[in-house]
Amino acid sequence: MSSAKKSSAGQCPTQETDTIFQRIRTQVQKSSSNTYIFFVFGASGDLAKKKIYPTLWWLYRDGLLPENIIFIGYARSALTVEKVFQNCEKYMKLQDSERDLYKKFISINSYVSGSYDNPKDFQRLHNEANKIAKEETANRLFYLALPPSVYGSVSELISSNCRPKEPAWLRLIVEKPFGKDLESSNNLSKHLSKHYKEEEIYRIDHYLGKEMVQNLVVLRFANRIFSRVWNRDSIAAIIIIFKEDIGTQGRGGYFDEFGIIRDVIQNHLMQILSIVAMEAPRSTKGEDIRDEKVKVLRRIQPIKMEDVTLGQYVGDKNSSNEEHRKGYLDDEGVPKDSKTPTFAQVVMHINNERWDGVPFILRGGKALNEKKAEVRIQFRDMPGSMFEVDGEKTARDELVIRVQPNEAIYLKMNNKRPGEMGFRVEETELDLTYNERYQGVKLPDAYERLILDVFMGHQINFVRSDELEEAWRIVTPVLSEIDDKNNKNVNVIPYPFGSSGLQEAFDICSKYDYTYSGTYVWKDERSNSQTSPPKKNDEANSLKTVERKTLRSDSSAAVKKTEQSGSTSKK
Ligand SMILES: NC(=O)C1=CN([C@@H]2O[C@H](COP(=O)(O)OP(=O)(O)OC[C@H]3O[C@@H](n4cnc5c(N)ncnc54)[C@H](OP(=O)(O)O)[C@@H]3O)[C@@H](O)[C@H]2O)C=CC1
Ligand SMILES: O=C1O[C@H](COP(=O)(O)O)[C@@H](O)[C@H](O)[C@H]1O
Repeated sequence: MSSAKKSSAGQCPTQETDTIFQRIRTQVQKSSSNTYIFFVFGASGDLAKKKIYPTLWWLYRDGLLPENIIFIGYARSALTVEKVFQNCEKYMKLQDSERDLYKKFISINSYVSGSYDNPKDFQRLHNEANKIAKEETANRLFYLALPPSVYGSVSELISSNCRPKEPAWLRLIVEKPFGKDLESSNNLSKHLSKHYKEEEIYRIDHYLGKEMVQNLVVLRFANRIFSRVWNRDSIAAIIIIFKEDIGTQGRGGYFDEFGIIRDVIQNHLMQILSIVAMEAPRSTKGEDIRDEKVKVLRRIQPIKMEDVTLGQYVGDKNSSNEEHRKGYLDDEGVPKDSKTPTFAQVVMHINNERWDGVPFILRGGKALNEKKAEVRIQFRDMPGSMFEVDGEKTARDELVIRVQPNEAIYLKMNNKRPGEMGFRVEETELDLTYNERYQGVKLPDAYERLILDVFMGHQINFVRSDELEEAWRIVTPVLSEIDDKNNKNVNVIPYPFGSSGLQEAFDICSKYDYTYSGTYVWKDERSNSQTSPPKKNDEANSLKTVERKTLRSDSSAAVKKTEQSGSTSKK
């Protein structure tokens, strides 16, 4: 059977995926006979060691990079290549059989130490790069894995001192945060546009490299079943959630200046929102998609303080987990009186024909009970329904796009209780869990995809300056209120490390017509009943959990019984 046939049956698309990567490989490798130089600025730092170097290694190992490539790390610290790789080793996921190739990879790396503001250091770097590459026309990619405070000087000095000779190109990859508010972001954009053409700038938001985020465009615009209901007539509310089960882990110094809204909501979650809410682009071309994303952002009003819930995690003294016993204020670098939010929920309103009246609730938090990112599209109640469950309305349908972990799309829906007489309704799901449906398919890491995009000159998954400006316009007014330490309107509520969120945030969801009954539990969460929102009254919570468990064991017993009698086949 040909690989295409296998894949269309949905059984084994692995070979086809390999072909796609083969195509990428050929495209990247053929795109120029030149040498490529990949510069990692901030090579001594956290992002470089955890993400950038490991990604470069995986791409190199898998043969996805051009053959003539060299890597140059740059930072102020007096390091060597050996030391850089010692720092990264634990993140490389190295197999014994890869050792020889890994040595080869290390051998094409160099390290240059220098300042971020002295032109002489950049001239020296330029000369060194020409020397190592043995040519002046190598294409150059610069990854700025640096604190934003030095973006200005570094980007300017690269442009004026490190450009290759034509016809070679230069591409600059800039990490978020792109500014701190509308003004500083606009200043950074102006600064960059003075020194670079827009097509040379790649503002990275790694959420745009995630499989399920990329899938949103296909899910929305290749399925008539969704396109007809994707609007205010059918949808009651949309929630976009980011949860992490770790605290700031020593990055508190950076985090305290930014807070969770700048860290994940203004960028990752708003990028997801813009794809979920945009109109159909003219084509799948990058500029068409980015045009539509900006258009929908333009229709969002700035967030109001009354639509914001903020929290900061505190240590859970009773936890057996040592990390959980420490609060945000215990992190090194965090001022002891900091009010920086580590949890936030904001509600956004899109003022257009499609979305008027539909709340978009964006929620992000650190030090919660689990790591998870997902989009929940909750449909309105079934009008004129003849069904009820225990005297109450049947549950609403909800489409869930699970971004991570364990990528899945599932549609929560009502179903006749299998095996029973009559029309008793039970909540269940249509389930597309990737690791079951697409067994053996490798989903590349977000950074792998995005770095490949840069090599290929594809800007589709990078943030354009007008998108950025709109995103900052929407969040800047509440950020300035939050930053104002004397503002009495700002209430940052403490929550224990490991909790599922803030009750106050869930209350706002109910106010905005997002209903959560707690009667449905997704299969990944069945063993972990903590994922439901906290109840005000713990007793009520445990009662509900018991009820839910009983309900489910009832139904599985019913299925079992009928299975035994041979009348129902197992799903
Ligand atoms: N770490 C992460 O998981 C993520 C980080 N990012 C973003 O990536 C960028 C880099 O992050 P990360 O690696 O964590 O940052 P680091 O704090 O580790 O900084 C990177 C390097 O920059 C230099 N540096 C640090 N502080 C300063 C300073 N005040 N002035 C000048 N140079 C400094 C240091 O190198 P030296 O002293 O040797 O010059 C350091 O090794 C940031 O913009 C961050 O927001 C984005 C997503 C995730
Ligand atoms: O950009 C950021 O993202 C990470 C979470 O990334 P993920 O891919 O693991 O979901 C977050 O920890 C960090 O604070 C933030 O800056």
